[in-house]
Amino acid sequence: MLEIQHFLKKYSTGFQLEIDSLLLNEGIHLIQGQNGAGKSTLFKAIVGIQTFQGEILLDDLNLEKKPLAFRKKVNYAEAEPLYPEFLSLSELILFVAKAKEAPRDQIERLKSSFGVTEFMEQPVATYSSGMLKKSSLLLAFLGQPKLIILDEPFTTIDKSSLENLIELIKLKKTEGVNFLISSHQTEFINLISFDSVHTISKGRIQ
Ligand SMILES: Nc1ncnc2c1ncn2[C@@H]1O[C@H](COP(=O)(O)OP(=O)(O)OP(=O)(O)O)[C@@H](O)[C@H]1O
Repeated sequence: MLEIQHFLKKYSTGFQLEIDSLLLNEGIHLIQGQNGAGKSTLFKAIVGIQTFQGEILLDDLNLEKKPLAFRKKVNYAEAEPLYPEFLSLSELILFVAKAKEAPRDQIERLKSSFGVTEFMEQPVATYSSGMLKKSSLLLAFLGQPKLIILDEPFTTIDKSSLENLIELIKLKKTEGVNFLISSHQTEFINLISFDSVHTISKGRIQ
């Protein structure tokens, strides 16, 4: 499903992440690592918002050669999402849904699944951290992604949202969607059956 070859990302700070070869088959994959290990760096490279050396392929789709087609198939919810504060979630949904060609009925189902209808017309500036997190998670499910990357998805959201999120991940897996998930929340990790677990440490992944 996802193949990474000869990957190298170096920051001016001296940090570097190097992956000779990594192949992730279909399924749900957990990426672990301490603060600053390089999880977000890897995720940002995979979604095409971070430069790197090497090759990343989603099935036969090469990120460097077909960036637009690749990005349509890969969705991402950042650990700490940031959006223009004057926009509402409703407006963000319209924007992302258009870019990702999300079907109308999917949008309605996701709104109810994440329980955002009460606040989605308000500007982002008024959102609590949980409202912001739910917004970014909802946006990550829009369209027909082959891979959804969720960076720390279990933080700040309430119990019922968390249960809904886990059910949605499991449902999407049955529909052929793959996941890369990072989390420091070990109590929630146990609620998902991961197909593989990888740890980033000292600039390498195992
Ligand atoms: N834009 C950047 N410029 C320079 N250094 C960066 C940049 N982004 C991240 N880093 C550095 O890269 C390293 C890896 O950071 P990254 O955010 O990928 O870690 P992480 O595993 O996601 O951490 P956390 O669990 O704290 O979210 C850190 O040393 C960080 O300081």
